[in-house]
Amino acid sequence: MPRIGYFGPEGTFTEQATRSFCTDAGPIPPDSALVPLETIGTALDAVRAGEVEAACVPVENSVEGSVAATLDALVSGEPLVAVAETVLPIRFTVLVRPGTTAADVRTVATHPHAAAQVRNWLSEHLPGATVLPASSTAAAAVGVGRGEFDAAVAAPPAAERYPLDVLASNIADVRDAVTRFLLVRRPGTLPERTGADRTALAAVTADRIGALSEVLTELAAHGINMTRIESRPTRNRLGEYRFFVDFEGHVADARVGATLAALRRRCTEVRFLGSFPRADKVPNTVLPTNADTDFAAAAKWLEDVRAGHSA
Ligand SMILES: O=C(O)C(=O)Cc1ccccc1
Repeated sequence: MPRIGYFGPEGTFTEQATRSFCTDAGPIPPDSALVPLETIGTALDAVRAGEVEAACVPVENSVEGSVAATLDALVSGEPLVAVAETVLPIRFTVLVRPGTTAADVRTVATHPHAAAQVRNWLSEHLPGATVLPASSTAAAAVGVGRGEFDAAVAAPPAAERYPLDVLASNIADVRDAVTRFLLVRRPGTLPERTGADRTALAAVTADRIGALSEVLTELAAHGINMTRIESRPTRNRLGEYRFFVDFEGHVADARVGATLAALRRRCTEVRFLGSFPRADKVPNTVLPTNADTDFAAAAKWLEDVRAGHSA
């Protein structure tokens, strides 16, 4: 039975996302043992150490943006690759100990990404409460059970997992917020190309004029649609950044392979973070002259030229 880690404890949004991967056709066998791990860093380190086969972590939210802890942990140890993604609608619930009313709530704990999405609701409905950070929404619920906080903003499954009452449900400042989660493994066999794929990488550019623009130009020149770019400090020195870039296509696509090779030449560091099917299954755009057959024909022509058969 495969062991699959996730950013826990039990009852997090990430557990919900992990369970959505557990289907017969999905990337996790339904009989897998799901292992809650305390932080995003420990979840990814457990994959590196081989304690779990894979782990699920949140990567970006439609309201609050990237999950910095995930980006940093992906590049700060032995290489890992994402093999699947899922996008989950986020609905928040306020949990309290039985008998607590809104007037009793002095402290509300939650994950900072959740806090950022319910700030207005909290100031309107629990105006006197101080918002405290917790390592996850479910950890906040655990803290409420222990009497450390009066309320937790958590995922609906936490209301079933912990013996707490629901003070309010479906709260959010922005309707229809979603979070994207990645399933991450040690490098090995890559997921097969589906034609509706995403590739992720992290690159540190050289410190010279136009270095980032060269990265973007390589993508554009190969007809590749970028779906996200994010920067994080490398932590080596002030002003040095690592760019996290997601784009359409699979590393098995000739245009993606050529782009990666070009970035490897141009950047001081490139880490491949995976090619996997897009959650929305939207087929990748292949512009004229950028299909595998175009690359194969050009390579054949070059081979002929080099062999002295040029026409
Ligand atoms: O804390 C959780 O439950 C998580 O899985 C992280 C998170 C927090 C807020 C929105 C989406 C995911």
